[in-house]
Amino acid sequence: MTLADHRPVPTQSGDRRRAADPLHVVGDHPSADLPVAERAAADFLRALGLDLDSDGMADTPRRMAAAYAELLTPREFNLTTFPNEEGYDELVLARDIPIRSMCEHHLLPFIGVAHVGYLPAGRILGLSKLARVVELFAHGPQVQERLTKQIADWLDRQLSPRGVGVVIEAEHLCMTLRGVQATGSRTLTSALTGTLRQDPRSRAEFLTLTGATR
Ligand SMILES: Nc1nc2c(ncn2[C@@H]2O[C@H](COP(=O)(O)OP(=O)(O)OP(=O)(O)O)[C@@H](O)[C@H]2O)c(=O)[nH]1
Ligand SMILES: [Zn+2]
Repeated sequence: MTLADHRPVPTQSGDRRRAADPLHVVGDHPSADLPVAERAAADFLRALGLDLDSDGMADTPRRMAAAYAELLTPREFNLTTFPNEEGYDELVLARDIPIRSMCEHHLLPFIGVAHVGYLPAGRILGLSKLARVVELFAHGPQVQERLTKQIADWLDRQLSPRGVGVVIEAEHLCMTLRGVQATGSRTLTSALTGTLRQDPRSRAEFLTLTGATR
């Protein structure tokens, strides 16, 4: 199995029992073959004409293999949800969650922020889990559109809320550091479900609070 095969494996659609289990661990357990990755990294760097004999670079293939394995491996977490005992029915929104992912076309990072919110129904989610689900799906080869939608779909399945909204604003290094070198350009994507998608006022409120409409 290659690193690229390791995708986050969120819980299945409609699995209500798991959503209620605070100890349920989300994420899979990829087994990157680091020695093979290290040898491949050495071959790759030499093929690019780099000299690996200097003190500074002798260990670079090992570091490179470890760094990519880290960036492409989702970190597991406990999915903690609570009954919505107070019947809270307004927006829950976590703004400016840092996002670090890898563009699947160049394997260069894209970096930015995610705003993730939902309109609760029967259950609410432990607040830190909004940032953890962003990290879960971000750690792997991605495109920003898919990442945005995966986060929204996952929350929709886990919580069955009245609506979910995700906005991601990110700089793609493949577009700013190299290639077209569009320095300063940031890409904005959004995924809305339920009331946040269908009701114009809820949608406008969410997009205003995230700053996506500025
Ligand atoms: N839609 C989408 N495209 C992305 C994302 N990340 C990178 N890309 C684009 O993927 C495309 C790959 O295009 P190619 O023409 O195969 O690659 P390339 O020759 O390196 O292209 P340039 O980047 O234009 O030099 C580029 O246009 C990238 O900007 C993403 O998250 N979403
Ligand atoms: Zn890219």
